[in-house]
Amino acid sequence: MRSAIVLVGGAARRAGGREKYFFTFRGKTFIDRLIDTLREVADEIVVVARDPGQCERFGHLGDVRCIPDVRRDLGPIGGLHAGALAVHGEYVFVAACDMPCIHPGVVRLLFDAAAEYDAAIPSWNADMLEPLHAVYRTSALLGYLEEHESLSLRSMVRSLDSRYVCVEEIRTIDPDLLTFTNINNLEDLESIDPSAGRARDDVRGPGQMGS
Ligand SMILES: Nc1nc2c(ncn2[C@@H]2O[C@H](COP(=O)(O)OP(=O)(O)OP(=O)(O)O)[C@@H](O)[C@H]2O)c(=O)[nH]1
Repeated sequence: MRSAIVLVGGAARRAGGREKYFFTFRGKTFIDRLIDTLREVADEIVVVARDPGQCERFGHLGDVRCIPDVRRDLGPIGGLHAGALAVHGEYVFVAACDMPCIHPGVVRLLFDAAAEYDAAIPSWNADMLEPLHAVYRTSALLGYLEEHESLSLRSMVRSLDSRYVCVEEIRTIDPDLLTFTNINNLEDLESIDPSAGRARDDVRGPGQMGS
């Protein structure tokens, strides 16, 4: 069984605290795009929010469960921990909620690459990895996260038996590597969707829950 988790619990400081997962691209919210893509490649999808109040924002996702962090305020790795505790799959794909163009073929490639390893992590070079667009063996994630008090994504990735998947291999499926498109602020949003400039004033202002 293959699982997927989407992390939504960040503060989105660079986007002024806006709910990035409700930004839209090509007529669909980021979260809806992500869920539709993940449905093609995973048997189970879990959204991981920072707290139960934030989970209420995702009631429209039907059979997709939303769960809150167990260890709070740790950043993405806290979301990974709660997600790994919740999913049933032997392997789990992890996505950040600000990646609206994730390619199902790339996710499949990562699941296949992870077999016999603890993780399959895209790598641009030796120092630049994509740990929030990666597949992990659920038991390896939990083993690490339960054993370590002080948690760092980078240290975890380095300590796992990870298969690094070079972006050149990923280009065979996604030539422009759009799968890694990552929207941190409104300028990034406008760069993928020029109409976002007009929508800017409609997006929720600072003080809303971030992503
Ligand atoms: N569940 C959960 N998800 C988180 C947490 N912190 C960050 N995330 C998510 O992890 C992904 C990467 O987050 P970051 O890039 O560190 O932070 P961000 O909130 O997106 O943006 P900035 O505040 O501008 O850095 C995003 O999908 C976040 O929503 C957390 O404490 N819990």
